[in-house]
Amino acid sequence: MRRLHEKTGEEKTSQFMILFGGQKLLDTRSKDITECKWQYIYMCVSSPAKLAGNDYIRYMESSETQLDLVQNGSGYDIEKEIKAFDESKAGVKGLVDSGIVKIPPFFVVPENVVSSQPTPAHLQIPVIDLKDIRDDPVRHEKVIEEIRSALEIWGFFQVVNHGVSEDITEGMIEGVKGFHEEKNEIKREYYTRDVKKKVTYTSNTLIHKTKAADWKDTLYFRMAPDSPRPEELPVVCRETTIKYSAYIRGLGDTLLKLVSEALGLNPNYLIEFGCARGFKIMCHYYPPCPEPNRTLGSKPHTDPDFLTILMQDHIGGLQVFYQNQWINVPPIPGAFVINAGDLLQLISNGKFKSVEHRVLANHNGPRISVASFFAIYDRICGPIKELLSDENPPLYKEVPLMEYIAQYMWKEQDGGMTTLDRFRLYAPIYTILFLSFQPNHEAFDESKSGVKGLVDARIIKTPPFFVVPEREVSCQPSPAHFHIPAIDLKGIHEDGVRRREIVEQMCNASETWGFFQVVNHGISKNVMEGMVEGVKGFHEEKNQISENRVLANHIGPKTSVASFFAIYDWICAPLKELISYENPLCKEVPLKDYIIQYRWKERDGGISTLDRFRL
Ligand SMILES: O=C(O)CCC(=O)C(=O)O
Ligand SMILES: [Fe+2]
Repeated sequence: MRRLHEKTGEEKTSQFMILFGGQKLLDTRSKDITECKWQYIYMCVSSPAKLAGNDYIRYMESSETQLDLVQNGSGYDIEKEIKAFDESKAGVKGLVDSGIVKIPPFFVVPENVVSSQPTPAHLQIPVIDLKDIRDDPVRHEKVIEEIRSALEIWGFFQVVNHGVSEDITEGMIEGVKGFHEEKNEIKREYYTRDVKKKVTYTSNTLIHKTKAADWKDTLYFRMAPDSPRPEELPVVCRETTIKYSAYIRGLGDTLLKLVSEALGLNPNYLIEFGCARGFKIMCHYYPPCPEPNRTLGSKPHTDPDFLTILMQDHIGGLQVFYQNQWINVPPIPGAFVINAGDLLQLISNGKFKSVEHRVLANHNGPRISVASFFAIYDRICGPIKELLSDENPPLYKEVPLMEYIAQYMWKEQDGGMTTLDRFRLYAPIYTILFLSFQPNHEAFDESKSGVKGLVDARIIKTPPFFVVPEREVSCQPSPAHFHIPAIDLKGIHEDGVRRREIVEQMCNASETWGFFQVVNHGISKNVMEGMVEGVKGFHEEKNQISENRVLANHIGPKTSVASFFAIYDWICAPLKELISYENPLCKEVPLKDYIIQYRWKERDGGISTLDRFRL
């Protein structure tokens, strides 16, 4: 790849580095960038020596990336634009107030990201009613069961009758709106990216590192440990925030007790563990967006905490990733949305799920939401010992939470891997396949342990080189009236009429389907089952793979035995007896050529190997 830098005219060197947690993992001088699509790649646009600060731009897989814009020579200077945006200290709201009708390129996400597919009506995160749980032991038990099931399946639920009055919640929404709609002179006092500050107002904390900025501004409070002095909070929302914070900490305690019990632990377990020691509030303001299909309010993420209590206004847009699709979380007046964060997934050993969620941008708005996070990062923690057993071995390492949060902050979640995934205990092959520079067939090959080896390594995601385009795995049930023919071979050796009948059936099946099944073929069930057992035994003893199209399945393993009849040491063509005017000739095919093509060329574009030998 040789290109000239549009500003300096220097040759752009195609050198790029891959950094993990600030550590250089790879510095290549030869690979084309298209080869390295799915990992984090920091690429030096002009010269590698400048690989620092704002002189580098992240290259990510997408249709229109920041880098593309620079390289296409469009004259668009992304760094300058971001700098100007940042210096305005007026956030996304400032852009909207200025009357823009197109969103700036650094907010644009790839086209396929914002899907407008309606979410299936029957899929809804559970709504749990907390009424009477203190006084009524039966209700209490029921709620614990509901929470357990919600966190295992969805990682999300909503709560109603939680004891926080509408005065408090609506007051908080008004206060947050009030702040974001203050004059710029007042807001800009709080505008900073300094993560050590207890009270900040900012838009897109990591704007220089993300591939696309979020269409939102955020007012942030770190309330515990060591809360800010009241006078540090903006006047317009000071009182409401202090009140709201006290109520949410109370609700947090209640929920952490219920979650402890849902894990089968004593009610105080998670509070004594320290889950509620750290408490933060993020007050988001999503301004109306002129092009909501080209950006997101919040990009997909999991939360870096134990538990999140979210209040959203009536606009909607929050979506949860469930069964490979984005499911809307409809606003319910007065309800809170509760979700497990990565730290709960970690300490529950994966029992409770920290699920990806995102927020759509919207023509309507502003949308206001207030997310309260319970988390601490000043200790090392792993799966809770009481939850582990021989059947439930630890899935995660002991994680220094500081290291976790540093990775969470500085690396965008991508490649199908969350920050927490990086702390899983995997067999080495998994680490090679996912964390290495590119999908690594060689590593897979060298493992000599096949697909089964991956499953035994407890993979939770399919390595990229197994992934086929979505449309290829159709989930359409095959119509019940379509069956490949089953042919009964009983009597084939005895009776001339019966034999002709069978041949007729085979002819029909071969013409119409190319496939048929046979029964009563004379091979006993014992022999067949013995073979299946033997094959299963082999695959489960050591390692190996086979082919044809077989759907992958949650249930398994599936064993099958295919026997082939073939020779390749002669030249062959259609039988002369079958050739007629209507059924003309194919080429003479040297079967050696055929089999070489069959082995080395992937069938493609709907053309099979044999098609290539047609006249
Ligand atoms: O605004 C929302 O609904 C979600 C916000 C969120 O996910 C977060 O702050 O982590
Ligand atoms: Fe979140």
